[in-house]
Amino acid sequence: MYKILTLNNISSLGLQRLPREDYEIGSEISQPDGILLRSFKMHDMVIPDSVKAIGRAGAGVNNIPVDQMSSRGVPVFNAPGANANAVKELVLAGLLMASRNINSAMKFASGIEGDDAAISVAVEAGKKNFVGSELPSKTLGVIGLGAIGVRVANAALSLGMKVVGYDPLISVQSAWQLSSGVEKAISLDHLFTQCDAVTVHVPLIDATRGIVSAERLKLMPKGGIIVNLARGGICDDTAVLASLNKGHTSTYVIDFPTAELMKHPKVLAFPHLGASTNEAEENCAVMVADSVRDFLDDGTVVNAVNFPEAFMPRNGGTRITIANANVPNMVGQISTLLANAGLNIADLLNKSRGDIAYTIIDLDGDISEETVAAIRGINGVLSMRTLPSKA
Ligand SMILES: NC(=O)c1ccc[n+]([C@@H]2O[C@H](COP(=O)([O-])OP(=O)(O)OC[C@H]3O[C@@H](n4cnc5c(N)ncnc54)[C@H](O)[C@@H]3O)[C@@H](O)[C@H]2O)c1
Ligand SMILES: O=C(O)[C@H](O)COP(=O)(O)O
Repeated sequence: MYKILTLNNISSLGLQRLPREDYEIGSEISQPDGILLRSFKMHDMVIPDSVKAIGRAGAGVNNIPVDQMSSRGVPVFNAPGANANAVKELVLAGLLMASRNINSAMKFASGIEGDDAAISVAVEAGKKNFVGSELPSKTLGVIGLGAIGVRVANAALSLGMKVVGYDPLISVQSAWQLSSGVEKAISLDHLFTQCDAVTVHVPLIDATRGIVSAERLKLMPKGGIIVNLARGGICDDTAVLASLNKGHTSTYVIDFPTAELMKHPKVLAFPHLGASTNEAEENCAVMVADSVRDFLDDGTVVNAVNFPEAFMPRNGGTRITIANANVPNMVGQISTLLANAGLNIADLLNKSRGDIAYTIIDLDGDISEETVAAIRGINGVLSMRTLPSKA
C-alpha cells in the first residue's frame, strides 16, 4: 500500500487513477510515499524521508525544492502542456480586455444609476471614453515558446496579429508546432522594439527574473500592453508601474497580483486563474497521477523535470531502481555487487540527465537486505528502491 499526501485540492479524476486497494490518499497523511500538489509552497516544508516522488498537477515547479529532491534521488513530475489551452484562452481574454478597455467600461456601466432611459443616455454619452483598438495589424511578442507560448502565438496569428517570438531554448516539439508565420526575434530587445503587446511564457528561474525591465519597456511603442500569466517576478513590477504612470505602457495584465498592483487602475489583475478550468484541472491531475503511479509501481519515469525518461517493460522478477550521481562506473559497481550475491540480471536500463543517472534492473531472483544495503552504500547512490515481482 502506497501513501499519497495531497497539499492542494487535486481533481478527483486524477485521484481515481490511484486504485484504493493500493493507494491511501489524504491531506493529513504522515510518512507519505508520494506528494501531489498544485501551487502549495514546499520550500519551507520539511519533506519526510519516506517521500519517493512528487507530482505537480500543473506546469511551474518553482514552488518545489527541485534541487533538494534531486540530491535525495527523488523525481519531481509535472504535467507539461496539460493546462496550456486554459492559459492561452486567458491570455487572449486579457489582450482583448486591455485593447477594448473592457474592465473600465464595465465598471462605468455598472456604476450608472437611473431608469432605462437615463441609463441609455449615460451609456451613449459615456462610451466615447472607452474607444479601443483591434488586434489585426498589431504586433504581439511572445517570450517563451513552450506549450503555452506556441498556442498563444498560433492563436494570435489566426486573429490577424503579426507575431514575433523569442525562445533560444525552443524544443524540437515546440518548433514543429509553431506556425511558420511567427517571426523570430534575434534578441529580447529586438522583440520589444517591434511589439504593441508582449506576453511572457517562461518559467521563473534566475535567467528570466526581471526580463521585462525598465529599459525594455522603453523600447516598446507608446501604449503597449504587457501580459504576465507566467509568474510574478518575470516582469519588474516597479518598472511596469512606472511605465503605466508615465502613460507609456497602457495596461498590465497579471495573474499574480500584489497589493500595489491591485490598486492601480491600469492593471488587470486575475487571481492566478490561468489553469483554473475544469478541463485543465482534470488533465493535469490525470497526467501527474499516472506519472507518480507508474513510478511507484514500476520505477518508470515520464514527465519528470529532474530525471531522465526511463521505461522498461517488467519481466516478472524483482525490480530494483537506483538514482545516482552521473559519474563513471556506477553501473559497474552495482552489477558487481549483484554478481557477488549470485543474482543474474534479466534486463537493465540506464539513462542519464545532467547530474543524475537512473538505472532500472530486473533480477532473476530475490535480492537480500544485505545486498540492498551494499548498493545503497556505494558512493554517489542517491536513492534505491526494491519493487516486488509482478505476476
Ligand atoms: N497562470 C497560470 O495559471 C499558469 C499556468 C501554467 C503555466 N504557468 C507558467 O507558465 C510557464 C510556462 O508554461 P509552459 O507550460 O509553456 O512551459 P514550457 O516548459 O512548455 O515552456 C517554457 C518555455 O520557456 C522557454 N524558456 C526558458 N528559459 C527561457 C529564456 N530565458 N528566454 C526565453 N525562453 C525561455 C523554454 O525553452 C520553453 O520553451 C510555467 O513555467 C509557469 O510558471 C502559469
Ligand atoms: O504553473 C502552473 O501550472 C500554474 O501556475 C497553475 O497553478 P495552479 O495549479 O495552482 O492553478
